[in-house]
Amino acid sequence: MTYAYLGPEGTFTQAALRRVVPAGRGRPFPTVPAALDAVRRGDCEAAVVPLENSVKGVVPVTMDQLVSAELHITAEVEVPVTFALMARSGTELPAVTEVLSHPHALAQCMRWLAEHLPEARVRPADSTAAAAREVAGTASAAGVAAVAAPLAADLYGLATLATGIGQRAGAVTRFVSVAPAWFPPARTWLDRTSLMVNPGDDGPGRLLDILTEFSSRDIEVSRLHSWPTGDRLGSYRYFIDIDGHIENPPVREAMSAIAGLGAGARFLGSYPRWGRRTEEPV
Ligand SMILES: O=C(O)C(=O)Cc1ccccc1
Repeated sequence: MTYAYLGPEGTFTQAALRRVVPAGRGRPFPTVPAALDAVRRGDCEAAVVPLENSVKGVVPVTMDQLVSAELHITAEVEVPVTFALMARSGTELPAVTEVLSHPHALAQCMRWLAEHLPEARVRPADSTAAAAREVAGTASAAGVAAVAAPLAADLYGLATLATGIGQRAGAVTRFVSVAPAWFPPARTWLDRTSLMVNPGDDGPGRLLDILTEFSSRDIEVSRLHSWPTGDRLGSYRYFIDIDGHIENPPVREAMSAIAGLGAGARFLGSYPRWGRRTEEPV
């Protein structure tokens, strides 16, 4: 089985892939949509992509893809992330004029950057490792630094200027594996189900009606996230995570009751919950 992932080598996503499927073969792609397209085309059987972070929230490009993708979540993994600033050797911190990284990494390091490099320009890259690779591969990169996982410095032959530059110690990113599977992984008794609903505007209380289908069956809603439909201001879809597997009778009943409400419900997958395993940060 080949897993597409947001590459190149050394991204947090690659670390997530190694944790969720240690023996899985990975194939790097430059962006989340490119990785998911590889799955849609059948070039890869599944893709691992970043979904949300405990400090800065969702990864917008992944949310957009999940809205439109005919793909299902088949696994999740939570990875503690730490960030380092790295540059070509010989570059001193005060000489840094430009900082490259994935927008989610930049967002988590903004405070440190504002304090230590207030004059530096910040430029988004497709991934943290793509930023490190660009800095390493550009002869004129004097004064350019990348924010990436500490291991990326070794991988790309860069010197580490600072470590632990994220806004919060203990930041965790949640990644998901997605595949075209119609049959979810077997239930483990510690599972999660993800779905998307579009309550529309057929009168008040639709979202509450949907949530009541869960609460009345004692099903825990662990996440509710609005995402614009794009039609007009104030029109939203909701991503919902609940505890339990679609094969649990109360979950199945709640899902069919919601479908009966005409709320444009879409099942996004049932998969084992990552649980509270402690892990070394990347
Ligand atoms: O760019 C990466 O390394 C990624 O895997 C995306 C990302 C960026 C910042 C935090 C978590 C994931």
